[in-house]
Amino acid sequence: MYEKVPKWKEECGIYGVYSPTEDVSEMTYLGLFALQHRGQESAGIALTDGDWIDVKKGMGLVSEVFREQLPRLDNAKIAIGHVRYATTGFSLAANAQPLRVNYAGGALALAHNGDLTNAALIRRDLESKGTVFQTTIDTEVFVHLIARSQKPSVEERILEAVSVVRGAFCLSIMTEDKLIGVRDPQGFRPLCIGRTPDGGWVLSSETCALDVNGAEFVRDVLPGEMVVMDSDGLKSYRFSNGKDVASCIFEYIYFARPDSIIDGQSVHAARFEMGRVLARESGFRGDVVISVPDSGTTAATGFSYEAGIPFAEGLIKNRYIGRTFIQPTQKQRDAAVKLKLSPVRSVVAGKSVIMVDDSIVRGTTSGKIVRLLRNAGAREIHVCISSPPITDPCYYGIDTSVRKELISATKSVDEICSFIGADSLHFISIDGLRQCVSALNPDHMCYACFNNKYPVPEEDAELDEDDKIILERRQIAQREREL
Ligand SMILES: O=P(O)(O)OC[C@H]1O[C@H](OP(=O)(O)OP(=O)(O)O)[C@H](O)[C@@H]1O
Ligand SMILES: NC(=O)CC[C@H](N)C(=O)O
Ligand code: SF4
Ligand SMILES: [Mg+2]
Repeated sequence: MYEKVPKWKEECGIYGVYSPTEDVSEMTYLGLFALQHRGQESAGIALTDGDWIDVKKGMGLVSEVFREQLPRLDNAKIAIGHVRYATTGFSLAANAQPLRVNYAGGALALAHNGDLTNAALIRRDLESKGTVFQTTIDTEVFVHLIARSQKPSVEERILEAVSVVRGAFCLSIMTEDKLIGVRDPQGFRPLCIGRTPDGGWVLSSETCALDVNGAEFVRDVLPGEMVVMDSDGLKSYRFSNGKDVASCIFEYIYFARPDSIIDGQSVHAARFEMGRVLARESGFRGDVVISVPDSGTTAATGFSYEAGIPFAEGLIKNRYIGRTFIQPTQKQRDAAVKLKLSPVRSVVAGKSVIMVDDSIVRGTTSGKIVRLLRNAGAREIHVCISSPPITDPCYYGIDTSVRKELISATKSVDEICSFIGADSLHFISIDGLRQCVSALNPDHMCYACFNNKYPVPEEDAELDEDDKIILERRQIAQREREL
């Protein structure tokens, strides 16, 4: 049925531009560049001149996929784009987005960030009625549900489709004359609206990708809202009452760029606060605070500020190493952390070092870095982590490992501390984390990977044994291919 990809991943980025007078293809390309941190496996752009939707997509980074040229149409007025990290369906060219279809109502293209919790069940149902799927991504159920709907307008067709699917979905959809944004009722993933210099519209996963096109932030798409942008301006449709909001706290801890503002909360400010809370909760004192760059850096500066201990660059990241670094042999895998990060001996030698990172998933990164620091002469190493222990998988667009591979699911904090070889280890508490998003209602956040309280049940877990066996075989095959 579906292959779930068993790795800790980022998620996808989506973008869209409606502007009859600007270069929508280039603007989408630049927007995707600014969202590259959200997905580096494949990229794609779809655009229309009002008659025809063209798509160009492929495996790799935005710069690689569009190395030769951007998709071009004379008088193009709408474009959407996607950068992918596979969560359901392998990382293959066939699964790259946006998806484009022609159906009774016309043509549309669709790009998705998130992961559905009932896509396999919907797919099984649609397949039993004769629907033929072209990909193995959960996203494809949207296009079939929209195409099969008997409603007269595309807006109503989309609203009917979103009443059937559950889980995490931010969508950027284009028809020949409309740009449409949709955010699920929980608002798991971010999505915002901007205005271009010529008065056109932008949809973007994060605000950091508005600036690159000189677009001004207008507002976030609300959880349970669909926005439609066309020659009549912007129309809004609500399909939930706003009571089930559960935005992902991990966007603030790790996934989003620190210069983004999501739902009114600055990611940088949240991360800085996490560092301050860590300093108070851990009570750790030492000679120097260092970070695991880049994602641990903002929290480390917050720790340093609160504790009054200087921050220094104790680890340098090789800026030429992509996140998609391929690790085909054991030797290269072992070298990976050393290639990516190297210690600055003069900063750590003989010192009691406080090392701040955002998360421990399997424990491999922290263990290797602690060894690097010891070899560089660090006297003591105290590890502070700005997320609570990850004990449970995510079903909403981040594929944390299967539970047994999460080190915090099977080991206590003390056991993890000795596993990674640190002198002490502290994880931020969930209560502490809640204090760090002061612009938000902390009760309207998802913390399920730390506390097992899932805002939306994983209905696909109800698949029968045969389907699960197929799923598991595909997981194993995928893992073997990765080794
Ligand atoms: O416990 P582990 O399984 O090793 O995973 C945890 C690490 O993974 C992430 O970093 P990653 O190396 O993926 O990349 P980044 O921080 O450079 O984005 C995260 O920031 C942690 O450092
Ligand atoms: N990371 C994501 O948001 C992925 C979107 C979609 N589930 C896919 O696998 O393509
Ligand atoms: S389970 Fe964790 S990563 Fe997934 S949406 Fe909830 S907080 Fe975010
Ligand atoms: Mg990291």
